[in-house]
Amino acid sequence: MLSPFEIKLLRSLEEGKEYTIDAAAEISGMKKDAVIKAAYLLAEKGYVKIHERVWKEYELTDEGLKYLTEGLPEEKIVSELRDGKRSIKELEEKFGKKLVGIALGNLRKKGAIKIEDGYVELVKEPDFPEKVALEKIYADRSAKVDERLLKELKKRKLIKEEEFKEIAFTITSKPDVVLKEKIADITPELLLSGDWKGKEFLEYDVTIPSKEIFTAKVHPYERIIRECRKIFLEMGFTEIKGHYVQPAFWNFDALFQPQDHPAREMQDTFYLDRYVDLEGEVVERVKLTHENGWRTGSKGWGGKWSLDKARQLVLRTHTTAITIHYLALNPEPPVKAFCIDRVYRRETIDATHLPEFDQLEGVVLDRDVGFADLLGLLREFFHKMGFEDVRFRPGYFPYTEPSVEPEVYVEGLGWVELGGAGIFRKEVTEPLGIKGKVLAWGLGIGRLAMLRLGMKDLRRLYLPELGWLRSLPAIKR
Ligand SMILES: N[C@@H](Cc1ccccc1)C(=O)O
Repeated sequence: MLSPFEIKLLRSLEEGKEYTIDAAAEISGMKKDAVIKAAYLLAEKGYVKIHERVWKEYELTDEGLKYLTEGLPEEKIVSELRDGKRSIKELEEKFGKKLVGIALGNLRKKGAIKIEDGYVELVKEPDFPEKVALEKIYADRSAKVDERLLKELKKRKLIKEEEFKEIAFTITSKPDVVLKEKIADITPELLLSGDWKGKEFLEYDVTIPSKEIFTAKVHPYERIIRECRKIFLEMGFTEIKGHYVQPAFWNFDALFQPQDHPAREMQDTFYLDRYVDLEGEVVERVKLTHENGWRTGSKGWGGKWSLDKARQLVLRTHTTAITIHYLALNPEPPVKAFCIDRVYRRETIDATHLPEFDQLEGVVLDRDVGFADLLGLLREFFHKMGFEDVRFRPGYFPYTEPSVEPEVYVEGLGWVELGGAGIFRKEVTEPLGIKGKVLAWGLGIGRLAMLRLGMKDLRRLYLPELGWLRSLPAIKR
């Protein structure tokens, strides 16, 4: 396998020619680092031969430079001696002890002088190849200079040596992939220019394992909630919302739930230590309906209705508190409204019970609707949600008559109850001034989701189980 860099280098350069790294970088348009790396990788694979060229360059030291301009110490002494012999003392006084020492040593080696009784005499005109070498080096750092002279100049510290290394390489052969240029990336340029014509395309190796990518996605439970919402919106319903905290009045009393009903007990409902003011005609009518039926024709529950109990705030135990309040504010038919939201009950947590869960509530207010419409509507909704078999069992709620509990059939589980439904009693509608019949239902949406997702534990809907969430497709249906 050749990397794209190796292929690029092989394609840019000719076989059999030597290239320096700089030259190769220039020709291929690659960075020098990339060229070096590619060249060495190719060398390992036998397509490239690397040559390391090593050479030395020289430079004059300060002392070398000084001698070049002023002359070598031995030159100075020789020109002095041409006028006759001199005593060492005399020379030292004129030129300094150090210079004389250097000069006499060198001249003696060349056999140019004779020293006798403290006197120096020139016996032969010497050559100064050292001086010629210094001139050459000064002109050209890598000039060709005799080895012996170089050694001498280095010893005298007149020149400095520097070693250089250069990497060059030759392509010895090109592999097939390079010769038959295959197109790896289809670019707009390639398509526009038509350069792809007659070329081969690099095959994709689909067997190479790729990194798993986890995309962001909507939680499956939220997805089901959105699905329910869509179904009701499509059927012409309006979505409504309300507060989590409600006066017991809207959660229970307006729904003709007797004040001593077990569901109103402390162990079933979360009560707040707060009360709201309640007054007005509607409150008065609800009170009378509970006590004696008011003008509804009902006998009511009897006993005394407590305003204080109705004033206490609760965490809503069902979303029916929201639909009933909405109808009280919108009592003229037709009304079609639904609410998907959180409700609270004091439950011991287990696989099918949570103290907070979600309900899908809905009402239809119209003059000419009845029980069959309610069952048809729910059946339609369940069908749209993918539940083929739907049935209704008789049920009981203080606010509906008749009342049913819708059930769907699930393979392996049998008939599963999904909430309650019915037609609001006149004890509910009349005190609130609602005109017409009200079809109402409240479904446990978490149960619905559990069935759809094939889960056995309601709690899992609310847990951040990454493994499970990642295993789900990003888009469904
Ligand atoms: N509120 C009921 C469901 C229901 C709603 C409307 C009519 C009848 C029943 C519950 O929470 O179980």
